[in-house]
Amino acid sequence: QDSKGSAAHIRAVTGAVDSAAIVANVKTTKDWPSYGLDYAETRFSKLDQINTENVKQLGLQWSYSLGSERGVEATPVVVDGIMYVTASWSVVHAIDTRTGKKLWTFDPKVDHSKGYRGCCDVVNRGVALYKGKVFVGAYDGRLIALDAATGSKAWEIDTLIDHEHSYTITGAPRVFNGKVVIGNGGAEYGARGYVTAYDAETGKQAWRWFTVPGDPSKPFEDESMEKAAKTWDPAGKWWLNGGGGTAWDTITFDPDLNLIYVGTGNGSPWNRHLRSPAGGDNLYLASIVALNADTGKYVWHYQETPGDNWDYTSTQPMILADIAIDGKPRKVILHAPKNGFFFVIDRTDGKFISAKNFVDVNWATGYDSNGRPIEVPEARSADKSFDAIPGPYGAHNWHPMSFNPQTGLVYLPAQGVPVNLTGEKALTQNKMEPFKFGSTTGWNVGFTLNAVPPKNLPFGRLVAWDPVQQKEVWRAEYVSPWNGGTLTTAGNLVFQGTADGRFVAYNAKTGEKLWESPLGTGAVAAPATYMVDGVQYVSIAVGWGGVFGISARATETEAPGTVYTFAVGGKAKMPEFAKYQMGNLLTGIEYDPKDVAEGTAIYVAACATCHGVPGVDRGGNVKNLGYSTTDRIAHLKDIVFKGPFRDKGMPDFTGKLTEADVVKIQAFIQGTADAIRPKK
Ligand SMILES: O=C(O)c1cc(C(=O)O)c2c(n1)C(=O)C(=O)c1cc(C(=O)O)[nH]c1-2
Ligand SMILES: [Ca+2]
Repeated sequence: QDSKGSAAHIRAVTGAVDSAAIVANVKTTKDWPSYGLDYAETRFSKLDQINTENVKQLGLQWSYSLGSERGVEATPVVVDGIMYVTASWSVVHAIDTRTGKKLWTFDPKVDHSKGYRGCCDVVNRGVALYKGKVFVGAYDGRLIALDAATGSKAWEIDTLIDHEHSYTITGAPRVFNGKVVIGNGGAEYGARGYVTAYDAETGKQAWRWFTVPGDPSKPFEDESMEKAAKTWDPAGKWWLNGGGGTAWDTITFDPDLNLIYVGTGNGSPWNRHLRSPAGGDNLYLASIVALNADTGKYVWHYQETPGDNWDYTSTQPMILADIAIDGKPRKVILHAPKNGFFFVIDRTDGKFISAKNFVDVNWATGYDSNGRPIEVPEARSADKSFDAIPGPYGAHNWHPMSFNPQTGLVYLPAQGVPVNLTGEKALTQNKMEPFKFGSTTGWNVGFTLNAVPPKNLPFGRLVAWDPVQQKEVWRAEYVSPWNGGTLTTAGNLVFQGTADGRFVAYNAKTGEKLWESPLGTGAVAAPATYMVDGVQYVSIAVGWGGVFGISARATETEAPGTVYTFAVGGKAKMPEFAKYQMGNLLTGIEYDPKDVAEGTAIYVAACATCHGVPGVDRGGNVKNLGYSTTDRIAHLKDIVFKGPFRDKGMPDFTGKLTEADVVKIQAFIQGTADAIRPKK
């Protein structure tokens, strides 16, 4: 027998991973061979060696530094102790879990100065594994196949239809029956969503399906686009701005029905008055769409947020489950998209079964029996500002939920992040405009954010949800939004990393907290569990970030991206965590108070997406400028133009801002710091 961890061993165990093996693994769930464990993405492990009795004895087995400084969102994929996980900037790490040591790494060398081309941090949610190859979607839109044993490149293709629009890939590819499927992000920038399937062996394109119609003066790609175009108003010239609907995260597969399910994203721009002035559902935004897995042909859709107006993506991870509804067994999709409602949909035909809000919401009062939301008219006001609840961060974002058939409960990271939306009067295409949020780096959403301070309060909680009764069974409250994805097991456990830097295990039935370990920094990714040589392990990749974590944090310490692996009786020592150096509130920058107002407008257009509000936010994995040093802010133009932080993802603002603009930004930063400083 080949020694474990050798190239021959890796070739043998990863070479055996195909669709049949991924399906067969469900019987034991000994391995974790794909993003959500199985094609149904239940994240329910049948392993019960770690259980409510011994979970208190969990200890660190090993930790592995990913060396990254930005968000880590990947769920590790593991077969016979060989782990593949990604860090920020789409860097892949292969780790031998028997030793906790590196096997190889692969850096796709994404141009860091283009980090601004994605809305929400330079993250990656992980790899797919198939017949000896590892697949990763690089942030710049390439799909790359690697030799699982060596990390050397087998093939690479550019998945982007054009490079003018800001497309990125953050999601994990999925592999079904020899095809790798991947979507992309970009609906904050003016992009048209699509998913593409490639031959896993060669990289040759098999099919592509667009999520929204293109320019109606050109032929429709297929019948589904022709049908969809009738639900858009051409007066909005939506195709110039892409239309949106980007499929940047969830894709699942039902091998028996031979359907793949794609969750589609928000409208581009968000504001429907600008995108489609006469209204309309704007298919297939914010929908679950079923496609034939062989051909990519549209089969059915269910739209969760008709005529999306609030960045209510339906890209949140879905789970396929077989449950009894009214006493009858049903094949369903469980889904908790950004819009705050928990959906149960029949996955054979897309028929609506039920929807119930899992947090407080103010944009709709519920869903009628046809599956249409009963909207609150103020939520779409063209004239008045609206505190959307949920806001654009969503009541649930990409953080995976899990479903435990033994308890019948879904474990859902729910949250509220207050954002106020004020509609813009006219749409300008990709142009820097004062006060237009992120416009200097290409954001184009048709709303001004937080021009009026929101009145609702932030929260984060783990919700155990009964999808049959459509009700909450228990919850755990956290100090912050943006907590990690969940894992549930036959040991009657739920595991979750938290924004405040802990790894927690709960009793899955009751919600009783049974164990926790510090993680050094906030955790956003979901854990995985697997068996190696007869022993069960739990691993979690940790690295604070994602869209909320760019500018905010909830820990006093920080740590580089790290994979932690725990086992009963594990005795390894935790790494030392560095204290987060926030700095003091800025002083000493001379400025003309008359510049503050204009500086605010420019800051909102150029800096706010990453740096947050000076002095108010505490800084996430990007520093808050209100707590920067006097020296640095005094020399701001040397940072803004061809500056030293381009390799960390900061854009070069040459040609986008002027030196006079920078003086006004300095005035705003110092002025804000002065305004919030406690009076002596
Ligand atoms: O519209 C899009 O294309 C798009 C893409 C992404 C992404 O690719 O990460 C996010 C979002 N939208 C988004 O709305 C969002 O809240 C979000 C959070 C995150 C993250 O990784 O933390 N990505 C994204
Ligand atoms: Ca979005």
